[in-house]
Amino acid sequence: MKPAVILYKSLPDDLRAKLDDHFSVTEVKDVSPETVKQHAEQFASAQGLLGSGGKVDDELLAAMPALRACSTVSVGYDNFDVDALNQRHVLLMHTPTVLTETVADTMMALVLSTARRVPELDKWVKAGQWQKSVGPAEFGIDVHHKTLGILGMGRIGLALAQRAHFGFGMNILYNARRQHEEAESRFGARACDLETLLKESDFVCISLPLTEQTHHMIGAAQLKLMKPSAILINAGRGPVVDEQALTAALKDGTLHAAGLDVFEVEPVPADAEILTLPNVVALPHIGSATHETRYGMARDAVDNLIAALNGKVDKNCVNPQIQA
Ligand SMILES: NC(=O)C1=CN([C@@H]2O[C@H](COP(=O)(O)OP(=O)(O)OC[C@H]3O[C@@H](n4cnc5c(N)ncnc54)[C@H](OP(=O)(O)O)[C@@H]3O)[C@@H](O)[C@H]2O)C=CC1
Ligand SMILES: O=CC(=O)O
Repeated sequence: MKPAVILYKSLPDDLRAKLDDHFSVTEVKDVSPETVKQHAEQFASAQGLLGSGGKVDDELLAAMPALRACSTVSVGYDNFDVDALNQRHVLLMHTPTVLTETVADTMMALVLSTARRVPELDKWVKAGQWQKSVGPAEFGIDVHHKTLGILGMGRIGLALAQRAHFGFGMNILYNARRQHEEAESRFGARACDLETLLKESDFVCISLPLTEQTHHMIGAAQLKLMKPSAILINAGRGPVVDEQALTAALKDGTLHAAGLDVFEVEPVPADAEILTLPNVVALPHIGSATHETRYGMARDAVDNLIAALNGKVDKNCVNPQIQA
């Protein structure tokens, strides 16, 4: 008999067929308590769980006693209680690498569109306000040869540094927990403490995971350290930045602008004050959202679940130590 799995994200037809070849699949809309209650039997017998978003915590795990592996269609896994998974010997698989270059492209798009005010001036032209040659009121600031500080020099940070260094001749600063020799030798990146990075950077780019240590790592005190001409880009996770403090800093001129792909609450409420600010470029968490990359992520998530439930895990596993 094929192992039972719960799928809570729709997949392209060919990938769904591959999943069906290996498993007996129950597709549900999410992993909320209501959905679990509605499909209690299927959740109780499932050995695998594949999807993205939603909290996978002790409460959900208690309803899934047969679970052996989770496969998330994302690299970030802050919505999973990894300690609870470890206690129950459940593998957690994710999709690093396949999305790295695409997310770095998105971050560079935010750097350029905030500095050169692309969305704001697009609206201005379409509103018929282009009546004569532009003047200082429409000018932006240069990106090339400025200093770009990266918080989190992991896979995505490295790909961003490559673009900024080779494409735009930028100086690279970074802050991480350990030294990154590849970034230093290939892109001349300089490791520094958070305070130095915030003080010296023209662009501060966040590609950090959300953890207890990174929650609100950037608050009012940190924003005050930044240059008034500086721009903050966040494509890590919303709660890494205190959004209320950021809103205040953008309003009172502590900070020049912000480019945000992620928010403290997602979807960001339509009446959030931060969305009313002209110096904010807001995206709906689209870091990896291209046809090619989202397909690649879904493909890897399916392969990851097959490997995990067949005891053949050799990559993309958050907690491989529990196999021993
Ligand atoms: N907006 C979007 O659509 C997307 C967002 N993301 C987000 O980006 C994050 C990063 O992805 P990826 O680059 O693949 O992950 P990596 O694990 O490769 O990189 C994470 C980096 O963060 C650093 N880091 C972690 N904790 C701290 C800390 N407390 N202080 C300083 N540095 C820290 C790590 O430091 P060290 O190297 O020293 O260990 C590492 O350099 C994901 O976790 C996810 O949240 C990812 C994909 C898409
Ligand atoms: O935010 C997206 C991810 O893959 O993590």
